[in-house]
Amino acid sequence: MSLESLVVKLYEIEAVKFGNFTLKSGIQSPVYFDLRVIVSYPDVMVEVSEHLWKAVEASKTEFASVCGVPYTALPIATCMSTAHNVPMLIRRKEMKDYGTKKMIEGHFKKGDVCLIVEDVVTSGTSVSETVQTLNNEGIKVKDAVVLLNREQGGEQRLASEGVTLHSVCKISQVLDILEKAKKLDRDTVQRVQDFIASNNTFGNNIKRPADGMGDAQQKKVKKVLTYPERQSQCKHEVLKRLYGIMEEKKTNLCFSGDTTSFAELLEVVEKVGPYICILKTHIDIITDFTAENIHKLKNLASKHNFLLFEDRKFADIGNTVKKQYSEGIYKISEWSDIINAHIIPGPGIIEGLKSAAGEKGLTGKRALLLIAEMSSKGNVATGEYTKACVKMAEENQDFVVGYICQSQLSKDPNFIHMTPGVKLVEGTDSLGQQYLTPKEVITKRNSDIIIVGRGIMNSDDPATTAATYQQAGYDAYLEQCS
Ligand SMILES: O=c1ccn([C@@H]2O[C@H](COP(=O)(O)O)[C@@H](O)[C@H]2O)c(=O)[nH]1
Repeated sequence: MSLESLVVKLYEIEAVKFGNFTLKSGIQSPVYFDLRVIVSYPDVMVEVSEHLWKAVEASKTEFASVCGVPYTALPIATCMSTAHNVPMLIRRKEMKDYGTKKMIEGHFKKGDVCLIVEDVVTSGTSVSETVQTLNNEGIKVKDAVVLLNREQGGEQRLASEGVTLHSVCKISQVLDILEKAKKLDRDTVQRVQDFIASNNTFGNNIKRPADGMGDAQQKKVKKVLTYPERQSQCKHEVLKRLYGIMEEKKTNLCFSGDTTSFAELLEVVEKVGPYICILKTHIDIITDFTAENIHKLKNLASKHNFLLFEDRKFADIGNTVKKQYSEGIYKISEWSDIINAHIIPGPGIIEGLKSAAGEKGLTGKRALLLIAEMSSKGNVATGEYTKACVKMAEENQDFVVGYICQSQLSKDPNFIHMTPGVKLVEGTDSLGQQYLTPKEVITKRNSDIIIVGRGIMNSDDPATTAATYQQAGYDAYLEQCS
């Protein structure tokens, strides 16, 4: 079957649909690929598998096994494996909690090269996660093959991670084929083209340090500044202190102590204090707040040498946030070294917070992070919004010292990147929180600080678990520097 016939067939069986769809990321899309349906059409399944096989065969890629990204690509990989007598590996999405605890099923040797098979690539995240799991077992991945490439940055992201993506068909070809076959009108084609052009996921359209570079150059920018180098190059006093702590304690771990009990917070912080560089609080969820408890918290911060970061996420006009920061019950400016804010109200919010610190004689002793990106599914802090955030940060360097974000936005040591949504195993919670691993956050996304909440808070042994996160985060940093 020709590619044209296959695309028309996929349209007819509604594996390719046009309309209004909400993607996994929460974004509204005028096009949707649902390749799950092909299990009901064995002839299409065989055609799809053969097209994928030909795409890699043409590229002369060498591999010892194939592995489908769970779940849709599993049967496709199985067809490729059986038709061409190439061994298959299965990646588990969740670790078994009994028996072998294996993440990869099938026989392999360390150093084996595996080809990843995927049905659709948008941002490349699912392929990347599979690569990570295989790499953890010592299996190498150099290539991935996809049936439909949505041309939204997945190919670039994977290239930045050293994986070449081979595509049977790109979305531009799908549109072309279906328009020629009179299945789509011009308006629909245009709508989809506009959507694709304005929804590139690689770097959220932000010009990131490694964008536009060849592989060799990207390898070069991988070498990052050490904490002492960053400390000597940055200007803000709070940032200098933070890099100093990170170097001295060998940690890039921020613990998010999200409990409603101050007593419990103090108890757990006493245990995890040695392993963290920052304690993040949500003071407004505490039911037994007292100034005395704040005093105890500050003593713990001095004893264990970490900074305090109240995750207040200010979001109002300058005049209001000034009061929220310094007045009321919590008097945040008096005890929290770092705060954060949304940029929704415009630069007035930064001015308001800065002037509140100034009025308490705390200029230079308090610092602000801007929330440039979020970890939760469907959030809208992306693209132009994130860009505006970076601009505001650059214009307010005397107070803004970095970002809450999901990956590096600037190579300037005057800005630190802190990433929430971190656990030892990737996944989601039931309310849309999305988790990445410390290694992914530090080595792949080039962030600086991992923020871990429930991963530590809900563990039976918070101290040991915090030590595990500290090690994972710090090892990832060392890997970056080497
Ligand atoms: O985008 C964001 C911004 C902030 N957070 C906060 O971080 C912690 C994460 O807690 P986990 O238990 O590790 O999920 C929490 O305090 C959030 O309010 C975030 O998750 N994502």
